[in-house]
Order: sequence, then structure tokens, then C-alpha cells
Amino acid sequence: MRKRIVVALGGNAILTKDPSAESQQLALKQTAEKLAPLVEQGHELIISHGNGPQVGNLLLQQSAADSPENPALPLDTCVAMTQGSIGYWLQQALRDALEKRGIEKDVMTLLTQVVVSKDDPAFDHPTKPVGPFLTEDEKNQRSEQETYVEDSGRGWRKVVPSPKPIRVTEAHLIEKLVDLGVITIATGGGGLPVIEDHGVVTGVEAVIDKDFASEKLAEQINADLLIILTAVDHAFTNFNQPNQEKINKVSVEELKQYIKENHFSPGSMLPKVEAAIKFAEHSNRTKKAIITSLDNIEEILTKQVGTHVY
Ligand SMILES: Nc1ncnc2c1ncn2[C@@H]1O[C@H](COP(=O)(O)OP(=O)(O)O)[C@@H](O)[C@H]1O
Ligand SMILES: NC(=O)OP(=O)(O)O
Repeated sequence: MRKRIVVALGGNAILTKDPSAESQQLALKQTAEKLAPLVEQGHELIISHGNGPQVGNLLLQQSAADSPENPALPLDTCVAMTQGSIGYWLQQALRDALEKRGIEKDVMTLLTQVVVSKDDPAFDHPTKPVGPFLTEDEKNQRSEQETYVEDSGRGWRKVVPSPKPIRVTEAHLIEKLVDLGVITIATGGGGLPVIEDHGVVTGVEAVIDKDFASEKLAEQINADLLIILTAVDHAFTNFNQPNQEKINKVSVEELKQYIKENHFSPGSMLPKVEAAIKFAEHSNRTKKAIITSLDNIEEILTKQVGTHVY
């Protein structure tokens, strides 16, 4: 049966090590090859993606060239630029992958705004890591106005505010595109963060978590399924410890208990698990979310692969 599926692409689907455009395009070609079978199976596909490394790199380019003649652009504009660039690469890659299979489908990237609250406490507490990993020395040479955190022993990363998504403003247009049979790339990089005041929309400097934004989109367009793709096949309890265990089919209650027991790292697996819970709860548990890796996507609807949250 045809399903309306929102797929959230994790970082490894776009950028592995080399941040050059060529390398990211190649990674996205491989990603598109893996997504194509879902289209071949007849499903409606709406794709979102992260932008943490890319938008952080873009901010560095902005500050390196900053001058009165060529001022650095603000963060929300940089998010828009990464939505555009990654969407452009993915749109091309998907078209190619579908053409190879003889599938005639339009693919479109939609610049998508996401409303957040101007009072979201995240604006005073930046938590979202962006850009490259830095050594302590490199971090100390950066502006004192920026905030950095040590990221799981891998180095220091700049963090920016990450308010919670309230509403995807273009959801109605995305639904129309999907109804027309268009494969739609939307809410890239978590969406363009905006606040609304008496109908006036203004950009704010932040990066919304793409798992939360994808969940919000899935709710609004009445998706049947939310698939969150990342580098691991499952969420695990006791991750990276000798007693690590895969989480397969799991209820919202069990998963909430695992959260209380701190099984998921904030900023990495925790938002995915929280987004999955939210989607299942929003549908009164009639719909599920799946967390797994890109390699499992072809079999995702036929076999019990990944972590299925009911
Ligand atoms: N309990 C857990 N189970 C599985 N992976 C976990 C867990 N806690 C932390 N992780 C880490 O979280 C990563 C996914 O987060 P991240 O890399 O930030 O996501 P994204 O794929 O969206 O870029 C996994 O690859 C894994 O290294
Ligand atoms: N916006 C966002 O959540 O990006 P990453 O998934 O790359 O961190």
C-alpha cells in the first residue's frame, strides 16, 4: 500500500570526511541510489536533511571575508544558503537515480520556513553544534562572543541556539506538491527559523534540529511514517558499552523510561528518539517512526530493521 513517508537524512548521508562540494555531491548520489527503491515501491517521499557541518563552515567563510564592503551574512540567511545548496545537490542526484530506473518523477526543493517562539529559552542557551571540530588552541583563537562545547571527546564545536519548531509555514504547499506526485525536499537544515508577530515573519539567528523539524512536518502533512536515517542501524541501550543492546520494536513508554535512564546522548540520538516518540504520540500511536541507517532503507517496509517506535 502506498505510504506518505517523511525521511530525515543524517549527516553521514551528505558529508563523510571531505567537505568539498564534489565529495558531498558524491555522498548524496549514493544516498539517492538508496532512496530510489522507496519511490520505485510507489511511496510518496518527502525528504529533509541536516546542515550542521555545512552551515558552520559557511559561517566561517562569512567571517573570513567580513568587511564593510562585503559584510558577513546572518545565520538564518546561511541556513537558507545551505538549504539551497544541499537541496540542489540532492535534487540532481535523485533525478539521476530515478532516471536510471526508468522512473519519471519530478523532484523539487522548497525553501521552507519554520516558526519558532521568540521566547524560546534556547536563544539564551546555545546547544546546537555546527561546523568543524576544533582543537583547544583553535577554539581559543576564536571570538570570545561565540560559544564552544567539547563534543564527545572528538574536539570543540561552535554551538548556536536551536529553538523548537512550532509550525512549518509551507506545509500546505508541500502537501500540494506531494499530491501532484512531486518528490519534495523540504525543511532542510531544520528549516529557516522565523518568528511571527501579527502576521509579520522575520528570520532569527538559529539552527533548528532537523529531526524535530521533520517530525513537525510529518505531523502537518499527515505522513504515515517518519523515517530518521543516521549512521547506526538501531538506537541502543548502554550504547558503546559491553552490555549494549539493540532496541528493535519499542513502545513510547519503554523509550521514555530509557530516556530517564540516560541511554541517549543529547544532541545526537536523544533528539531522534524524542522526535520518534512525538510522532507516535501525535497519531495516538496509530503511526510509527523508525530510526535506522541508510543501508536498511530498501527493506525498511518489508523487514523488521531498525528501531520501530509505536
Ligand atoms: N543510545 C544510542 N544508540 C545509538 N546511537 C547513539 C546512542 N547515543 C549516541 N549515539 C550516537 O548518535 C549518532 C547519531 O547522531 P548524529 O550523528 O548527531 O546524527 P545525524 O545522523 O542526524 O547527523 C549515532 O551515530 C551514534 O554514534
Ligand atoms: N539542522 C540540523 O539538525 O543539522 P544536523 O542534523 O546536521 O546537525
